[in-house]
Order: sequence, then structure tokens, then C-alpha cells
Amino acid sequence: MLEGKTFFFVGAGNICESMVKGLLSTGTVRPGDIRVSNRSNQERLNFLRNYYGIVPVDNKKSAAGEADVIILAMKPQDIYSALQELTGAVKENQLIISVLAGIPTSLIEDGLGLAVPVVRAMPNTSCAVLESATGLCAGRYTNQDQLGLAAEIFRKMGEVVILEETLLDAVTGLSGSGPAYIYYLVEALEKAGENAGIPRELARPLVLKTLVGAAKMLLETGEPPEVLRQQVTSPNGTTMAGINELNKGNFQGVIRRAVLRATQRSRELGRIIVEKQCAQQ
Ligand SMILES: NC(=O)C1=CN([C@@H]2O[C@H](COP(=O)(O)OP(=O)(O)OC[C@H]3O[C@@H](n4cnc5c(N)ncnc54)[C@H](O)[C@@H]3O)[C@@H](O)[C@H]2O)C=CC1
Ligand SMILES: O=C(O)[C@@H]1CCC=N1
Repeated sequence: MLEGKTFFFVGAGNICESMVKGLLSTGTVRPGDIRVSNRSNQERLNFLRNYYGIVPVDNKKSAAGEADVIILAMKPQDIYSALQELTGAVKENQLIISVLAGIPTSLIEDGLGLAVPVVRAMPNTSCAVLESATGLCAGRYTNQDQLGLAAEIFRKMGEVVILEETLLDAVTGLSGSGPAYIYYLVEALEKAGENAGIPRELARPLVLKTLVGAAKMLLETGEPPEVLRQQVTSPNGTTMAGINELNKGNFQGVIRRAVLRATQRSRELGRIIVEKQCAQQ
């Protein structure tokens, strides 16, 4: 279903590059089938063309009119100006995928003034290594085939979960932002290893293999994390001593608050952007 489809990215930043890298490495999408536009940064477009062989475009209207799939990948704050640029070019038989945090599908449908199929997606940057966790929901005018195409695109780059739109902000707070939490944990572990006397160049491989090994154990054994944790935790041993310290800092509570705050921020972004737009009209 994906072979021969053409893609147009509006916004050529981090998530665009992660998706381009992922899509090309699947072998199903050819560089010539990916067009990309950015706002006033020719250097970035040149880099993407030279490195990935994809096609930079200046004329967004004509690129939007020609693509099978249009992927909105600008910051949420830039959505209205982007929609303005695309109005009149997009047709009802195209698929729009928005990866924007906080932006509801209805805003895009109404902004384009068209009964156009929109899929709101929340992938993460691990698209680049085909290990994204992506949440998807369908807009008002999206049929099962169109949702299926979006799911296929992201399934090529990892795991896909289809849910109600009301849950997309929570997906953003959990797995959209999630890689950053994990990288932050890795940073903290590396520094902690150094603090305990292990040179940084040795701490890093120890931490990375611990991370990958634990993820693989979770995936391959199918055991719940608490069971695997208990297998490491000897009574009155070293792990218990370490976990007691984490509990003193309310580790689980901190993580819960982080995901909740990121979820709220996603909702807030959508609300603020709509309010600002209404105030300007
Ligand atoms: N970075 C991440 O890990 C993830 C980001 N997202 C979402 O993806 C979107 C983009 O995020 P990033 O790639 O990190 O941002 P970024 O700032 O790296 O890239 C956005 C790009 O869009 C361009 N842009 C803005 N308005 C435009 C327009 N009208 N036409 C063409 N290009 C335009 C900007 O010049 C910029 O280069 C955001 O809405 C974010 O919520 C979603 C999942 C993960
Ligand atoms: O930080 C952000 O707003 C975006 C959305 C999910 C990941 N990065």
C-alpha cells in the first residue's frame, strides 16, 4: 500500500528528519518520493537533499497539491500560518498527517475549510531507528483505509497504537516526550557512575548496555517490570539499598508528575494557540 506513495513534509526539523531517515531505511519509500519544505532555512534543506537525496521545494502549494500524503511537522505555534499557505492546494482525496503536539484534528479540518482526511499522530524521534512508539487517531473525515495508510506508515517505523483523540495529549506526554526522559535518566546514571568513581568513558557503555539489556528482557521474557525488578533485588542487598534512595526522592511520584505536566502542556498549547488566533481575528 505504501509503495509509490509520495510524501510532502511541511517543516523540516527534528521529527521530519527522524521520519525521513526511518522511511528511507525501510526501503519502501524512495528519496525522490519525499518532498520537504522549511521556513527560511535553505541550509537545512540543502543538508537534507545532500544527505538523504530527498527533494526540497519552495512552492508549497504545488508540492501539497501533488503529494499523496502531507505531513505537518512545524511547531504547533506555526500551524495557522502553515494552513493558510496550504489552503486551496489540498484536495479531499489526500491524507494529512499532523504530528503536532496539542493541535486537534478539527483545527486542521476547519483551518483548511475542507472535508479532508486528517490523522493526528504522535510518534517520537526513534522513528529514525524504526523503534518509534506512535499513537494515532482519526479526524472527522478520515475513513478506515486512510487511517490504515497512516498506521502502515508508522508501523514501518515501530509500534502503533490507535486511540481516541482525547488520549493523544497523554500519548504526547508519555511516549512523544518519552525518549527525552530516558536520555535524561541515562545522563543521570552516567554522572552517578562517575561520582562513584567510574571514568565517564567506561560509565557510558555500562549504562547503555544496562538500558538495552533491560529493554530486551522486558520484550523477550514478557514478564512485568516489577517481576524483573524483584529478580534483581536481593533482600537487604545493593539494589534494595539503591531503590530505597529512589523512593526517598519519590521516584514514581516524580515520573507521574512529569508525564501529567507534559500532557497538560500539550492541551495548553492547543488552547493557547486557538485563543491567540481568535484574539487576532
Ligand atoms: N521533536 C520531537 O521529538 C517531536 C516533535 N513532534 C512535533 O513535531 C513538530 C515539529 O517538531 P520539531 O521537528 O522538533 O521542530 P523543529 O523546530 O525542529 O522543526 C520545525 C520546522 O518547521 C519549520 N516551519 C515552521 N513553519 C513552517 C511553514 N509554514 N512551512 C514550512 N516549514 C515551517 C521551521 O522552520 C522548523 O525548521 C512539533 O509540532 C512537535 O510538537 C512530535 C513528536 C516528537
Ligand atoms: O517537546 C515537544 O513539544 C515535542 C512534542 C513531543 C516531543 N517533542
